[in-house]
Amino acid sequence: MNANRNVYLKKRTLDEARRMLFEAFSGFGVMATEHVSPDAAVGRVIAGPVFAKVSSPNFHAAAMDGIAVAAADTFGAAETRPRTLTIGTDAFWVNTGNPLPEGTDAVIMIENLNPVDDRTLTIEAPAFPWQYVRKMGEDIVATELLFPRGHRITPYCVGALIGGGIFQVPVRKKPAVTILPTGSELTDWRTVPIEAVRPGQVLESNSFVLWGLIREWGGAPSRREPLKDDVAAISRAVSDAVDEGADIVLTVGGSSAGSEDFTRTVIDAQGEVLIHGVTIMPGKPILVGRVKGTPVIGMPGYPVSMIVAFEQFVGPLICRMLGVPELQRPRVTVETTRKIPSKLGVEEFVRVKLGKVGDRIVATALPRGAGSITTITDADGIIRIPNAVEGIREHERVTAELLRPLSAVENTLVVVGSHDNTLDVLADQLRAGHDGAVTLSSTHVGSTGGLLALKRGVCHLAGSHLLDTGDGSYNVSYVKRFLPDTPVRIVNLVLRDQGLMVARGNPKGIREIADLARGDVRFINRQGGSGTRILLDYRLGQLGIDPAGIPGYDTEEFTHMTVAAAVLSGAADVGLGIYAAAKALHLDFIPVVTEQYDLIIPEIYLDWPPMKVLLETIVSAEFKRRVKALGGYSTRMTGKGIEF
Ligand SMILES: Nc1nc2c(c(=O)[nH]1)N[C@H]1C(S)=C(S)[C@@H](COP(=O)(O)OP(=O)(O)OC[C@H]3O[C@@H](n4cnc5c(N)ncnc54)[C@H](O)[C@@H]3O)O[C@H]1N2
Ligand code: MOO
Repeated sequence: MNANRNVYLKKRTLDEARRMLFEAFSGFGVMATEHVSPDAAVGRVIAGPVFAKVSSPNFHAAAMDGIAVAAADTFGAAETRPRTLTIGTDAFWVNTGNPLPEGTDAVIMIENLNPVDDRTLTIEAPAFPWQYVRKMGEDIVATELLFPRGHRITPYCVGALIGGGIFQVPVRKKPAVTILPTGSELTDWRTVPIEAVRPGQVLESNSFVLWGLIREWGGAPSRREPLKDDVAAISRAVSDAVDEGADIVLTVGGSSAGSEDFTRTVIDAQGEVLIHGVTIMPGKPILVGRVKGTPVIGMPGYPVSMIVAFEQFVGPLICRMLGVPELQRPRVTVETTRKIPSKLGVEEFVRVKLGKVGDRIVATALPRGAGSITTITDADGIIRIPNAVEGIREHERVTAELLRPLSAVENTLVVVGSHDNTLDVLADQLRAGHDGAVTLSSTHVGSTGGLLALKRGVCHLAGSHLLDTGDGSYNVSYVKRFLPDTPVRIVNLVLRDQGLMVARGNPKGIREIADLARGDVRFINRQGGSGTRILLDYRLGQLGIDPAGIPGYDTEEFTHMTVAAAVLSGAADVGLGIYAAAKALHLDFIPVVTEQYDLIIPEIYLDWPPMKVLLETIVSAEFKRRVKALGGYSTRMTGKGIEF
């Protein structure tokens, strides 16, 4: 055991840690004032009350095109008693926005005038005083409060600032946040060609994520080049950043317990560590320290941990320095599609996919690995599971914070079932037309899982390729068995090749399924119940081959890709899977059977506009062209209904 490894200080709850951070640092709205022009002020925070210098309008202005009159001159005019007015004497042409001529106080719209000749006209109704006039100061009165301190300036506000004569806007300085990425493994994507990146090297991305987040929350980011895992170098960078006047210093990575996790050592030597470890997941190893009065925050290196730590601590600290409430996401009540377990004593931020199915918004948890950025880029919302709660039951109603607008969630087609790459093409192609309003959200739980999701009413459609080994048909008998009471339509999406994936060059000379029983090839299987496994067993039965004679038959993987990876690594000689998986890992592929991948759609959704868009999209020439270009697919039956 390396004696230099960190152990966490007493771990704090999120509430405790946030309180400690805010007490230790920011007064509220402490940033100094600077002045910027109104056009550069959007997003900035007003530093002190802003009072209008001028009125707007600063004269009485015509609000319509027509004639300006003294209202008193028009009293008594009626259809039966038209009043004659003379241009230049008691009527004056005006356009919208013109100042009212001296002595007038009303405007009559041009539509209500009856011309008599060039100089005279009649009206058939009186004007009342100040009719169609924007009076001086109607919008803004000089000296009135335009905005109080702490107001975040929007593009709308720019109009009021300029209109009120404020050409130098007092705003709070943006907190300067210095980003120090650390880690000897970090590689610069801007200079190292992607082909040259070696196992163990990691493309440095976190500092760029932070850059965007800091700007979004109102701070001014600056970034240093990645530092090696070297105490002296990290130490120097931290003290330089503090001395250069950063308002907040963020180190990235090296915050947890590894032998090269130095953040704690560095802060300890230069100042004090206030917090190390918070009972949240992701984000647990966050470290809060103080060096010469400046907050130095150790951000966890895992991307999602870093994002959660930022949004719970750093963003809110920036807001406090600026004197504005912290950003909040809209919330919505959702229903979970399945149980979400969670550890007691930890506040979990579970990323979820959302979709409106029937009258409920359903939430499906995404994988939870904090190292996977896609667990948050794929998410529509976040459900928080508090420390004292051990998890969420299936169908429990809970609050989710929205990462996308509710309107987008409501136009999302939720597909659950077996994964196929053409679903990715479909997801993209759906966005190409129809104002980009329809989104496809897919969750991969296998074909049977998809049918069960339909049964539980948590998706709009399922993707399935279940072979009936009795009659060689696909899906029909399973739909009858799993969804006896749900009227559905089965629509083909694609026909796809399943085949034998073998090492490049096919060193074992494998040609067909029968070769699996040769005795000299090691097979890698798929899990029982998967469509591919059912297919294999069916073919073996047809060929009269006993699975017991196939070396490796009992070794199972759960996806096409993990089977392909086993072949690539040499752990197996051959596996059964789809062409796309073989292609992704540059394996050779021997097609052995064409299978049918269908969409199972409950009839109640057939007329729902997004579903109609989907059904139109799959038969479009462009979708079919893209599917064929993937290789290993046929669109001969795409869009056709399967009779049953
Ligand atoms: N024995 C323990 N191990 C770990 C614990 C623990 O409590 N005990 N905590 C785990 C948790 S939770 C997290 S979160 C991670 C975070 O660890 P660090 O903050 O020390 O981060 P690193 O180890 O330096 O990096 C983690 C991971 O992220 C990659 N990374 C780091 N910086 C960047 C960057 N700028 N751009 C892209 N990727 C980055 C780094 O390469 C690693 O893969 O620790 C667990 N371990
Ligand atoms: O913060 Mo770590 O991400 O809990 O995984």
